[in-house]
Amino acid sequence: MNFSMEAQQIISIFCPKSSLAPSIPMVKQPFSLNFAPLDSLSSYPFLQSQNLGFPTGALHAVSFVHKEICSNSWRIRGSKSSSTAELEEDHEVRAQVIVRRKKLAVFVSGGGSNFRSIHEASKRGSLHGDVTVLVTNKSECGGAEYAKNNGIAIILFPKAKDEPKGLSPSDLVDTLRNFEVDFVLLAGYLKLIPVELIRAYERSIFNIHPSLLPAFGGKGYYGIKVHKAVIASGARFSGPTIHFVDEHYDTGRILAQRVVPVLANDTAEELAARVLNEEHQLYVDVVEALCEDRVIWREDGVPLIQSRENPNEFH
Ligand SMILES: Nc1nc2c(c(=O)[nH]1)N[C@@H](CN(C=O)c1ccc(C(=O)N[C@@H](CCC(=O)O)C(=O)O)cc1)CN2
Ligand SMILES: NCC(=O)N[C@@H]1O[C@H](COP(=O)([O-])[O-])[C@@H](O)[C@H]1O
Repeated sequence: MNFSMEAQQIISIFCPKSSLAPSIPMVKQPFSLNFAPLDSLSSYPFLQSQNLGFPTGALHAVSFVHKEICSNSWRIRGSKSSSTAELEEDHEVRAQVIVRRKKLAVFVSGGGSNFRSIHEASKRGSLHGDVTVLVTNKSECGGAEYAKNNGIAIILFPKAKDEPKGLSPSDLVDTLRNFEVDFVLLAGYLKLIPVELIRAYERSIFNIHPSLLPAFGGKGYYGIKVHKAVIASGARFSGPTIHFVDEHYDTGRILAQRVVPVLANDTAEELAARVLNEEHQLYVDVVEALCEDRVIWREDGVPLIQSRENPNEFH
């Protein structure tokens, strides 16, 4: 059977006597994934994008037994395959799979606590990405102050009377491309993202909104205004939503939500604080998934996040 180079490399690690085995460095720490056999392979875009080159038959009996993102390798326990592949019973196959570290741009207009949470997750190593640039429409905002104190580049957008040094939409796109930005994260940014950026970063721009969209979203719904509207409505629950950004305010595909209670005597400020606490955790969880290529699309167009602990689970 004609194996691709990658397949040969994989086999060599666990079938060293195989005639196919060129020598490649053993990965330091094994990974494995508790996966159902084969079908999971096609449902794990990560592997698809790696195009390991295994003939499908060779993986029919193969199930992933474990994987951790930090060491970039897989251990795949092979059992009798339905093809003539060289995988023998109970042999394990470990593959070196590289997840490129992602570059992030964060857009803020205010204090930037979500921006800080994401940057702190990157610094402590739980996030497989780096915040390479901050974009703001307020050069003196808290988020810009934090960026200055942490050596993060700052871009002003858009050009306005109060920010004459602001970029045009096309210059913004060019600048983000020059920074090699992979994902754009809005976190309390209060201006409409232009269509030029949306077209340039398809399915790569995200926003966090402090209500359970589609409720309490759209033009005029930002900051404390959102929480005042939730309380006035009598809603018993609220919480943050992270969604893909399209041309309109808050109408993009929902990716993640969390729920908090609205208490009978809540002030808008108390509810805002409860929601913000959840935002900080939710945005870090979602950006970790983005940086690990764990976002997939259901057949009906709904985006899902694959669990890091159990890749057979989606939420
Ligand atoms: N193209 C998109 N741009 C932005 C989105 C989006 O979903 N698509 N999300 C917003 C963030 N946001 C809610 O999450 C939001 C921000 C601001 C407003 C709003 O009404 N703004 C006022 C101006 C406020 C100001 O300048 O102080 C307005 O446009 O009149 C609504 C929702 C970020 N951009
Ligand atoms: N509609 C947009 C909107 O209201 N965004 C909200 O602005 C706050 C920014 O806080 P932060 O600057 O401390 O991250 C957050 O609560 C975020 O959900």
